[in-house]
Amino acid sequence: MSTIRQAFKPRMIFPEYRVNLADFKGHQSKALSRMKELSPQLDLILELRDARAPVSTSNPLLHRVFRDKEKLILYTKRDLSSMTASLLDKWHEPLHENWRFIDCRSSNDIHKLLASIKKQYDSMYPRPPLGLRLMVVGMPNVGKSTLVNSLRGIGLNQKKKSVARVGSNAGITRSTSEIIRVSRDPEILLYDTPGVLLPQVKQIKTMLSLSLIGTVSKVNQADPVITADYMLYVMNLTDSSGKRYGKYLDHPTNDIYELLGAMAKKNGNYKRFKGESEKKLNYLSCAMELIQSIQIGKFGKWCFDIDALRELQRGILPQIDHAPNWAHNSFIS
Ligand SMILES: Nc1nc2c(ncn2[C@@H]2O[C@H](COP(=O)(O)OP(=O)(O)OP(=O)(O)O)[C@@H](O)[C@H]2O)c(=O)[nH]1
Repeated sequence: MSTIRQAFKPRMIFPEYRVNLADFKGHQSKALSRMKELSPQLDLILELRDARAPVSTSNPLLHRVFRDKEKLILYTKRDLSSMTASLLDKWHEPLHENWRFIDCRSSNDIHKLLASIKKQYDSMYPRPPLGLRLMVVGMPNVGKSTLVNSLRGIGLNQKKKSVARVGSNAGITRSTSEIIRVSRDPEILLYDTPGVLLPQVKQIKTMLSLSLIGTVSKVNQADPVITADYMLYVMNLTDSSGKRYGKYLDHPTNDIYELLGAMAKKNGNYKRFKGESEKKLNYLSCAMELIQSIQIGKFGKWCFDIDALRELQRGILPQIDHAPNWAHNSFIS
């Protein structure tokens, strides 16, 4: 007897799980004060955002500190993102903001970026007498230190020497760097800074997008099964055929345990839990594996800000999900 599967409908509403909505630390507040202090010396701000979560990684705190400064928004990790240039244009054109996609590890992208910074220097009158001074800012783990090392490597032709520490976890850079030279002719100097998050976000989905891209520190990350469930929600809204689950399931599902269970069976991932006589499917370990695989691009390219993406497709400018005003004021005095 053949079974007829009902037409699949992806969830349009994500469950209201309990998720920690803050991950703001003392060194981030200190970094904001230092940015404000150095701001009068700066000619250009390179604001990095992750192209897989372009709205969630927009930080109004940085916008406030550098309100009057010339800014270039760099959407990093373009190699892992499904975001399109036309959608980003829809967002930034009305705001008169300059932006570009970048893979911070690509020498081609860095050459082009350096060329455009040099062009900007050439167009300045009078030219800054002590050279062009930049600051690289953004949320944790978006690629700031990688960009600084690449700019210096290419600008000074010093391929091997790194000046900024890079790592796959959030919060590697803890303090604003000393000034770093990235080009001699013209003289271009920059500061690398620690990643700064918002004191608090309002929506669970924003925090889960930030967790998926590795911006939230480990201690404050949501439960991996909840994060994986958000991934499933995004996957189904992106492509409701279920083809994006790869080899694990041959049909779409809204049940995260069905997908994680299929992964556990395929990978032989069972565990004997305390007090149990038999081994059971290890959902937690599969959730962590799914998240890691997504982060390194094994399941293709993504945009996790799915609501903002759909709004932009309908021509609505995305709203940045940030903390109430009192929080801003208390962090930037
Ligand atoms: N695929 C890809 N990976 C990148 C890119 N840029 C940086 N990375 C990786 O992202 C991770 C974080 O990079 P970092 O340069 O340490 O990020 P950061 O913004 O300085 O991080 P914090 O110190 O936490 O503020 C590292 O594993 C980098 O190799 C990119 O454009 N594409």
